Amino acid sequence: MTAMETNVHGQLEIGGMSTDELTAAYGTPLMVYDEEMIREKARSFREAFIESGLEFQVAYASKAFMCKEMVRLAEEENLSLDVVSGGELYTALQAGFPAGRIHFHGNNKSEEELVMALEAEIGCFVVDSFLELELLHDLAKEREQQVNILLRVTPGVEAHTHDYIMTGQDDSKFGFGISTGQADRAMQIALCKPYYTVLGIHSHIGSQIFELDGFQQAITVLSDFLQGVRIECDVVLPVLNIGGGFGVRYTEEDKPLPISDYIKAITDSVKESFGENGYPLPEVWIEPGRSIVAEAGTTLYKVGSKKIIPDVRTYVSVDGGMTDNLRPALYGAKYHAVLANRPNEECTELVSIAGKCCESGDMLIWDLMLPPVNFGDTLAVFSTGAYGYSMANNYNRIPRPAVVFVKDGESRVVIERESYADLVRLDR
Ligand SMILES: Cc1ncc(COP(=O)(O)O)c(C=O)c1O
Ligand SMILES: N[C@@H](CCCC[NH3+])C(=O)O
Repeated sequence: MTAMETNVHGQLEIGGMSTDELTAAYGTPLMVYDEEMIREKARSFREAFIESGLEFQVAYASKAFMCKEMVRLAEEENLSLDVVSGGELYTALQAGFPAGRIHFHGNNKSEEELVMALEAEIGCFVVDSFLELELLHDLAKEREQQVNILLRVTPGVEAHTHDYIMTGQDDSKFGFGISTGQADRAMQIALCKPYYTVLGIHSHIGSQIFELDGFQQAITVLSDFLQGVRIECDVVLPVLNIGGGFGVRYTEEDKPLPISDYIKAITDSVKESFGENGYPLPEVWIEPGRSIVAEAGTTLYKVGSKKIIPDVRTYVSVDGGMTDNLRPALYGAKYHAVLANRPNEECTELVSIAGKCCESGDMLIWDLMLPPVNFGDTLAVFSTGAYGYSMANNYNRIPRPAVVFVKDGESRVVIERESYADLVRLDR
């Protein structure tokens, strides 16, 4: 499923608005979100947990896409929020998100960021290193402030995904390794610190995962780890956070499971593993990012130049590229696209979609079948809602696109298009 459908006039539309109307109103490149689809995804996670009967929190991983309006939506949908930097925390607070539902991640949080989060009285710090374990406690003690923490551990599970987005293996910059004994040592230290309330542990095995076995294996390892802590330290910890990583559909090759299947597998594994250990069932927290916003997002571009190299390739250039979607250049990520203004025409031309940066690697899609493409056509690239705008950049001083939410035929700007004046704002 994509966020886009063809209406009775044969036009493509998102959230009840035709893409022609959207580009006429806001220009291109334009990031368009189907707001209702984001809300449905959020609800699916919560409903699946309710079904399981376990206590839970679903924290939206704001790194996937964040702006104040997205934070407000997360709040309305009863999500918690995972932030990984002072900037994400600031945005959440500016949007009025309840601090008690904010979880702060990061492998190198600065003292300034920790103080900011302490002042805001956020719900939980996910402590990632021995340095942070000491630093955060020193700061909490100075302020005589009790803080909730989770320890981020690496369970030694390798998720089947791109190397750069795999995080649960032993050789990772994140967290305390279980097999190396670091997690055990960190736990011993944390439990002795009076200003810490240790809620439990966190693990995130990677992103864009389609198989269930990685989650299941991780849960077994985490459950055994907590059981070990119980035996050694005589303490039962109430929270198990197993991160995000649920896969989405970018192209036909991707076959993600329904959200309910992921959550059922996770909650069943928790019941089984903890049950076997006779451990009280923990509250389960998750942190989906991509699976909440990716498929709801579509990027609309204007087609510009076309270069035909006979018997080699046809390059079709659009008015954006790696500045608004770095994923193809960074990970070789694949996307699907159609011509939004002529969606029903037969696809007879094999083309490759290039961005406008001064960089040969600035390609959005290799080898895509489209109807004969002309200057001025609109290209719609699907499933760009996660890690697109959030990794956007100003290479070649290209301004970032506008972002709109569309729902029930109405659209509203949630992030203004960046202007040239914005680009020089910080220059001296
Ligand atoms: C700690 C942590 N939690 C949650 C996420 C969100 O992952 P995803 O967007 O794949 O759901 C990430 C990113 O991979 C992460 O590093
Ligand atoms: N940015 C990555 C995912 C990293 C997730 C954060 N740990 C992507 O686009 O797929």
